[in-house]
Amino acid sequence: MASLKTPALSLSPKYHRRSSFPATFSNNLRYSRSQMQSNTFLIIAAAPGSSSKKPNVRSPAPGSSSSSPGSISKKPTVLVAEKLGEAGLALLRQHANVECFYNLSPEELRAKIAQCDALIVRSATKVNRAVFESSGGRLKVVGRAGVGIDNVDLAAATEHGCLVVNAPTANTIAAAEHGIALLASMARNVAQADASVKSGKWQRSKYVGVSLVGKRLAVLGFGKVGSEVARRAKGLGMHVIAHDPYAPADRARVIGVELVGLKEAITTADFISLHMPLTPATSKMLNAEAFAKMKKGVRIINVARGGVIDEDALWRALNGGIVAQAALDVFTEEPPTKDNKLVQHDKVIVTPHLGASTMEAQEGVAIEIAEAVVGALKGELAATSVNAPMVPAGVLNELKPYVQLAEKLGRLAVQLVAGGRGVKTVKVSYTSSRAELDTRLLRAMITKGIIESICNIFVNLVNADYTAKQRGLRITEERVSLDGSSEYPLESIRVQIANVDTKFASSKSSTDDIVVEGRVKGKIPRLTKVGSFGVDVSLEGSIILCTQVDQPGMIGKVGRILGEENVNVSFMSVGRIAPRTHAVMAIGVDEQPRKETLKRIGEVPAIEELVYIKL
Ligand SMILES: NC(=O)c1ccc[n+]([C@@H]2O[C@H](COP(=O)([O-])OP(=O)(O)OC[C@H]3O[C@@H](n4cnc5c(N)ncnc54)[C@H](O)[C@@H]3O)[C@@H](O)[C@H]2O)c1
Ligand SMILES: O=C(O)[C@H](O)COP(=O)(O)O
Repeated sequence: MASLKTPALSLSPKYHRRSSFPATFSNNLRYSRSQMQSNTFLIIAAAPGSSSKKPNVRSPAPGSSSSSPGSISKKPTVLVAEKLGEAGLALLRQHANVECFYNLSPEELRAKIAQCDALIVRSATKVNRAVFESSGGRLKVVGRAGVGIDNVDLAAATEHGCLVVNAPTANTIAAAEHGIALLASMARNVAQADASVKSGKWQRSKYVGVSLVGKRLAVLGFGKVGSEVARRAKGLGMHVIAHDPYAPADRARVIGVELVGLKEAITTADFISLHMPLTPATSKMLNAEAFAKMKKGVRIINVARGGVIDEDALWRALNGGIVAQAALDVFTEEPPTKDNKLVQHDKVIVTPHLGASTMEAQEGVAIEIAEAVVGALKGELAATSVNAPMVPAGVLNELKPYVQLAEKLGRLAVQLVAGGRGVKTVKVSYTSSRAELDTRLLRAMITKGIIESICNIFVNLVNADYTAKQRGLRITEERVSLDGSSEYPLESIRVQIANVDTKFASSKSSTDDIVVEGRVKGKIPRLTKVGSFGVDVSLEGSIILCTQVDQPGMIGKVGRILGEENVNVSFMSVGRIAPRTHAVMAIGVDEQPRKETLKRIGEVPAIEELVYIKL
């Protein structure tokens, strides 16, 4: 049995406080332990196979490989709900049971999802709230094999702690090339002329087109696809302008494109090509009012999303002569109905959402999404996450032991609270010599430690902030700046819970807050302070905290009782303000002591209070 006495810690003069650090943390964290990678902070929430719901599904699509009936597999199950390139499927199969079920009805998807750890979709599958609710908490990651995530209910995913990742880069060129293909085909009536010739006609004067060279193209949405379209259009001799409120000016400058306001873009363009995502802000961005401002004879290309155009307004603008032609790859409702008046319009050419559909793009997207999903299932933070913060791998690695410390401190602090007023305000102080410190992971882990200890909610990187907010838990952070430099990102983390009663009076500081503080030593998280008492115990397993009147023989007395009760002690530490006054003894135990054992310790005359904490 180790015996170690440490003096109470005090803030040295070299510490000085900096308020409200960092400014905002609107994102979430997602962590837990998994079978795939134990004893580290991970993305996986529940054990694969933890759902008991029965699936009601169609036969597997070709290429599907499911685990044999009745087999017990520790591999996660990935449901691929839309066609995915073979290279991606092969990668997934190395790590998971892959089930390919294409064209599931919404009911079938909801029935199937409860048995899946991950779901991969393209744009046709609506991953709505009902899907997350039906997953029973098992679904850890939704992979969107493409860019647009408007078919995934991100709020519902976040609330359910489900990570959403996409494949944002692999289909950029394909989409841009399709945009250019539509632009050129529309200008030269390729589709209409083709149909005409195939019907036996030869109408050379009917299909006279317009030239592209020298024409003004407005690219709306100057992101990945928009800038590639701009680059290509410039190669065709077009004068390209772009509107994008969030695009960096230097990106435009490099390509030789002028960034302009929306009004200038739509009032001066001969061609308008759409490349913004569908969001509440861009929904029906091209509406009657916008068409009314356009140059007569303008031509529209849409390879973004149908919903960014008010389709009725476009139809009227085509008939009213404002819009000369439109080329549409995407529709508000997909597939559009047979009698869709835009599809049937002779000034409109259409394709069935083919922007990303090249062999090269589909292989690329499949690999990109498979890597993201496998990484997420392994507990890595995905670089393409759309509802969780992106934390660089280097930062993540460095913070790993502090992440454990943060969770343990949250877990410990909340167990010192006596029922009654409820935990509402938590203050976290990080002592560090680093000017920049990303504490999102740490804050989420403290939230996790607090919330998971008091209710049956799974908290992770994705839903930590949301869950805290829902429960009215306010976490403020401050940085205690340490002079000098250190190879370690953090010196210590302190968690303070205000306005609560406690079951362990010594855990309260002079400000009446419950205070616990810890640091990492040799990669092991340690508790270094309780209330005003300095201790030094490893934050592992379980801890008994006692307040005692400091006097000789206390460690021996308590140690003997635990020994007699067959409870193995891993460490002991005593912190005191001054000799022979009050002291706090922290005892690490391997087994949970019986109630009677704790009662016997409590009856030792010098022991004043005692609490058992499971970490
Ligand atoms: N038809 C297809 O098969 C296909 C293929 C790929 C992408 N897409 C669609 O194209 C969209 C763009 O893809 P990306 O890879 O270029 O995405 P991206 O995120 O790189 O670019 C989108 C751009 O739109 C801008 N934007 C946002 N709101 C805007 C607004 N109100 N006005 C103007 N610009 C605005 C953003 O700032 C961003 O620069 C996707 O969201 C997807 O819906 C379709
Ligand atoms: O957003 C995208 O990536 C494109 O619209 C492609 O969608 P798809 O995967 O359904 O072809």
